Amino acid sequence: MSLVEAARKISELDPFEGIPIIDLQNVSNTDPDIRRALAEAVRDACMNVGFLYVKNHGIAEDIINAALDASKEFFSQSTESKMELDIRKTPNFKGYNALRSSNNDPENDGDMHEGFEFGWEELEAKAQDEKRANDGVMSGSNIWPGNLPGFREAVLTYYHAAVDLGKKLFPLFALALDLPEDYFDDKTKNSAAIMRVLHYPPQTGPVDDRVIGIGAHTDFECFTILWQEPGIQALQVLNAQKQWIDAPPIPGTLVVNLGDQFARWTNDVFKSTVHRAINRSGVRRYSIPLFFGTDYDVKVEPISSCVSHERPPKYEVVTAGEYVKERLKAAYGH
Ligand SMILES: O=C(O)CCC(=O)C(=O)O
Ligand SMILES: [Fe+2]
Repeated sequence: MSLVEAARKISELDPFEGIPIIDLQNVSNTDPDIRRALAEAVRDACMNVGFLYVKNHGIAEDIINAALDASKEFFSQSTESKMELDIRKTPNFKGYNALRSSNNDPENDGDMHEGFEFGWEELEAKAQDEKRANDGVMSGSNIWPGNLPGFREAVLTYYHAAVDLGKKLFPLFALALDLPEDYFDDKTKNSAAIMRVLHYPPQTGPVDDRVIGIGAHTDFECFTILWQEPGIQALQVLNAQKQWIDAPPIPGTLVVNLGDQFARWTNDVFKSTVHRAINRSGVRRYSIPLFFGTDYDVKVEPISSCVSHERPPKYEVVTAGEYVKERLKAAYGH
């Protein structure tokens, strides 16, 4: 069955029931049968749900814990110190965003989380990073707190581990789309990934629906790799029946959800699913999303197997950088 036919069948059936867990134990195994089986599981999840959990993802617990500790320390600083790194002062959305300074759902009135945002950088800082040479409209260096020794290294170490995981996922997505495994290789040479560390203060008692942790939205890039704090339910996913389904943290897993760049690459064969988060737990919640897209200078064009006479291209062609920049501008209101 062609991808287009499969996508039509799925939209007829509306079968979104739960979020599957995919085991990545064999993600680097080159046996074609194993790869095909993995790709089929990924394809089902991408076409039905747009969300999956991955287990045996290979990111070491101590790397996660070090990034979490560093992020807790960062957020525990005074607002004044954090505002020295105000995201609005940087050219391309790098640095600190305060509570309610982003608004992901245009119907809402500010997200009830604070975050710190950065992009690719070598651990050994270089004056000239060749991966960043073609960022165009998205060019702009990271900024770092000067007073927190270890913060940069801890969060960047996690960043690199998550990018390495993402590099193993792109070939599976390609296989899932009936493409050669290396299809995205020349489109992801420069690791155009943005990471955020997030802090959601608890929201208990009556909550204004227009001021929740992060309002209903879809992500902008190809996919997101999300670590969420164990034991705290906050993330919810909108199913085809427009019901909010909990996506609880499952120990030892990460969430992988598709974003709008993949919807554009695949002419909506892959689903970019609406989600939101609200922290009603009574305690602080932390999460770490990494958003992995194609290189900023790459044109996001529909893959031919996802286009047919009955399914003409739905989106205009833009570069990944232009697209991400517009979306970031909308979320941060500048
Ligand atoms: O914190 C979460 O669980 C979700 C974060 C999210 O959806 C985002 O940053 O795009
Ligand atoms: Fe998101």
